Formats: sequence, structure tokens, C-alpha cells
Amino acid sequence: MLFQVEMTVKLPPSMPAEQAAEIKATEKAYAQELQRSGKWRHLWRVAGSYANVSIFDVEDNAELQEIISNLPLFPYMEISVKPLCRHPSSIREDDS
Ligand SMILES: O=C(O)C[C@H]1C=CC(=O)O1
Repeated sequence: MLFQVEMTVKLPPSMPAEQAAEIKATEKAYAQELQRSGKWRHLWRVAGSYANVSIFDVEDNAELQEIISNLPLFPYMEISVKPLCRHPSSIREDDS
């Protein structure tokens, strides 16, 4: 199942820079592992924002929830999820 997920990061301004850097590094490793596994299919920065638009390819809603809730930045993000299905005019083989 494919999902579009939008994540907006809102770290508290009071968080020490060292702690923020550690969380971001852990997040990066987790995100890259999920990309290598194929579960996190696309990851795009929203220009001008500390936000991303991502496409996840997971078994079901429960797996998406598990992945997202384990993101190290999860407590500091606003997240929206939209389920996707194949567009009838798509020419891409891997859209479903
Ligand atoms: O930077 C972000 O958009 C937040 C998050 C998503 C992947 C990652 O490495 O950090």
C-alpha cells in the first residue's frame, strides 16, 4: 500500500543544539535504512521549509503507523497521511 506522508519538523527552540544534532543523525540513519529496504520509496524536501513529502510503500496502515511512530523526530513533527492508489493515466510501472 502506498501512502503520501507530509512531515513538518518543529523542534523546540529550547532544545540544546547537541541534542538536536543527535536526534537528526539517528533520524537520518533510520530514514536511510528504510529507503534501502524499499519501505520509504521517496523523500523530498519541501523547498523553504523544514518539512518533507514522502511516499511509503508498506503492507498496511499498522506498518505505516509503526514506522512513523518510531521516527526519532516523531515527537517533534506534525504529520499528515494520504492513502494513494494508481492513477488510470499513469505510465509508470511501479506506481501501484
Ligand atoms: O528532515 C526531515 O524532513 C525530517 C526527517 C525525515 C527524514 C530525515 O532524515 O529527517
